[in-house]
Amino acid sequence: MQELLGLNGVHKRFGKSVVLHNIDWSIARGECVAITGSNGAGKSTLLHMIAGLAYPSEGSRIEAVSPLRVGYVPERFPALRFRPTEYLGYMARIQGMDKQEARKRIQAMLNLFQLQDIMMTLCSKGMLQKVNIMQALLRQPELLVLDEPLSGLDESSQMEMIGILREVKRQGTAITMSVHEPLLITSLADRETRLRLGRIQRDGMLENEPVLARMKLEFIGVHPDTMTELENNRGFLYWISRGTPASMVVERQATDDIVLYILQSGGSLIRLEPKDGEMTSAVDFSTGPEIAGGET
Ligand SMILES: Nc1ncnc2c1ncn2[C@@H]1O[C@H](COP(=O)(O)OP(=O)(O)OP(=O)(O)O)[C@@H](O)[C@H]1O
Repeated sequence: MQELLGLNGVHKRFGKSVVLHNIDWSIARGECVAITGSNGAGKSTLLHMIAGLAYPSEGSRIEAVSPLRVGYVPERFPALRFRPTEYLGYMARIQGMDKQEARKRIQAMLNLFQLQDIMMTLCSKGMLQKVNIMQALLRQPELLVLDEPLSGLDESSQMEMIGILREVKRQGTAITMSVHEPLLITSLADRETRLRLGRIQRDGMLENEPVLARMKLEFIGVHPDTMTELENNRGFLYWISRGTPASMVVERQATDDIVLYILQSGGSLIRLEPKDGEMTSAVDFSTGPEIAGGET
């Protein structure tokens, strides 16, 4: 695999305190590396080095692909007084993106993230985290760096976020993230770098292919309120369509519960099949209709 970025002999000091010690680390194109370790182990500091947001006190950061496009997703993201399309439009403009290209990209991401374009001050934590990840994906980075992407999210938002990150990875973006949740590691990561007191304690490939068994359900005759209730099932991942027929992707182990709920609510199932990660036009970043209105 082609290497994207490497850290060689990196130390980071804050005053007299050494927070990272002699870090040798790299990431390849399309790879996903989970950075684990207890609180204060140095994960966020390492992510800042990887993203190029802070400089090593000693050692070097080498981009094997230059210039490397890196997207950074901070742990906390403010609820600003903008709609997501407005905010993302401004971010695109600041980053010098072409207006038409930005509109297409933002619309394609809204489709993938299934995000309503309402004021961010009214958004839930899960919705805000979607905007946070979208701002990092605007310029189609080769490397996405996320600081605890599931932190503070409820279980169904976590599952939805895992589904989105798997899709981002499947489209070829390398990902590295600090993480505490075992499910995120097993469903997404190829490798784990474990930090302890600022040193790499372990860095190795994970034994199994990251797996999140999913099913695609198509159904009709369900009231919109029931559709919203379906999202609260812990196995719900994301909508492909809320129209007629409605189509959703769920975790395989939750399929029976969700199908039962649909039938008991007066709906009819018209198709059930494994969802093996194939691309649909709704999640193709390169295409997508124009945003109606939406100043960019
Ligand atoms: N700007 C800074 N100035 C001084 N010390 C810092 C600074 N940033 C981080 N540290 C210290 O570096 C150490 C590692 O912090 P870091 O945030 O990287 O750990 P972490 O593994 O991400 O922790 P957590 O899981 O709690 O987020 C901590 O002891 C922290 O207090």
